[in-house]
Amino acid sequence: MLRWLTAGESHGPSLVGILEGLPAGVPLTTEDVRSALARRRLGYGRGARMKFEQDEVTFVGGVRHGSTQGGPVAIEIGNTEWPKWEKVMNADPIPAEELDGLARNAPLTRPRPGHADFTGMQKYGFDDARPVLERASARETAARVALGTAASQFLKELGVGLVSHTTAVGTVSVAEGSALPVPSDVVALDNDPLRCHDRETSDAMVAEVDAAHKEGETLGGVVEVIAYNLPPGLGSYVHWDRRLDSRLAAALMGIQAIKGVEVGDGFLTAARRGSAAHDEIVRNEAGEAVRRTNRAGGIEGGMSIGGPLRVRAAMKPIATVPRALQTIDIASGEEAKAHHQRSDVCAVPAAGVVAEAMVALVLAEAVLEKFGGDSVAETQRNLEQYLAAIPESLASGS
Ligand SMILES: Cc1cc2nc3c(=O)[nH]c(=O)nc-3n(C[C@H](O)[C@H](O)[C@H](O)COP(=O)(O)O)c2cc1C
Ligand SMILES: C=C(O[C@@H]1CC(C(=O)O)=C[C@@H](OP(=O)(O)O)[C@H]1O)C(=O)O
Repeated sequence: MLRWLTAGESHGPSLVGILEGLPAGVPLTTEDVRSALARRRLGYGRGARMKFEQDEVTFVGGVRHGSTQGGPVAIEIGNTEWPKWEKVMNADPIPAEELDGLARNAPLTRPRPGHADFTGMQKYGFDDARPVLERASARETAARVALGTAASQFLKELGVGLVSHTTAVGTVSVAEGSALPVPSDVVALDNDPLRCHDRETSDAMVAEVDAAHKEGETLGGVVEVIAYNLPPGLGSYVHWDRRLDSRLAAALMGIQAIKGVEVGDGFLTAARRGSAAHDEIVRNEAGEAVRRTNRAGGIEGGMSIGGPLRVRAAMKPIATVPRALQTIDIASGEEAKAHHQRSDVCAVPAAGVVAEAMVALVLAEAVLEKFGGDSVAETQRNLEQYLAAIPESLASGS
């Protein structure tokens, strides 16, 4: 069983992530996590914080000399701005006179539509949105990316490679049916301003972000995650909560601002006739079963089918809109403009990196469920035996 948890506030001292159940022997270093976090900070349209945030990484447990030990992997990510927030966000009581007049401590009473502010205040009994946004903020996704790095490293040991990319920003999208990026494209994708695989579309996306920025607007978009070389049979059709597609959808919907998930061609497939909707099974030259197309996104009956697994997530535009939206000041009771501090114009490229981490965690969990193993070598052995036991008539190729 693989479990994970995160803790920490956006302007607290640090974020913490714990991953329990990873086998021993997964290669993992501080630098692996650091570079994954650096990828999450990238992207055209991100706000001021991503320019100076350092994401200071410390392993607190579970890893020794660059290899997991079988115990919970605990990773701490220091928040660069902590010294500025030390009084406002301190866990212990701070004398009132030290907080008086601190602009940062002024109650946020004009909740932003689209963020957790308003309902969070109702639900938890706050008259200030500060404690709500501190935890609702997508800053927390840094901890998920750290844990996702450990999951990806485990999957890599089994030959599974992941890649994420941006397929739409606002109204600009990559043409349906475009070539899919592969894991060796990751460096080029990370060097693209929007993490888009198509040069011309990326240029149009940059223009879309510039236009939104100029008009005091924000943008959303769509990201896609692809996993290569998965064995067939992860997940199951036998019960709703064992289905790999339902688990991936929940994990992607659990990312801040994600409002829709597609598996494979998703909504496009709903409009197709049956004969043009499914992936026909044919034999390749080696006599193995292969699929003609990848419309299902590599999942049938809630199980991985062995071909590339493809999932998409749709992100709504950033809620902190510079041309601030109408709200109510809950201190005065009057109509007001929502509070606005620095924020991202577009965080779709970062959402892709977060989505990749969530997919890695779900796939690692599904792999361990099927193959088990207290060491990577044991999981590898179990996987090889399973594949070897599939009869020739059912063997699939790539
Ligand atoms: C990577 C990333 C960065 C984000 N940056 C911001 C931001 O700078 N400002 C903002 O208002 N919302 C930002 N968001 C979105 C909010 O976190 C999100 O709107 C909020 O949590 C409420 O969304 P929900 O209704 O889906 O929970 C970001 C989301 C992600 C995934
Ligand atoms: C800090 C991150 O994203 C933040 C997500 C976020 C939100 O409301 O979700 C609001 C902003 O926070 P701040 O007001 O501190 O600048 C973003 O910068 C991050 O991704 O590491």
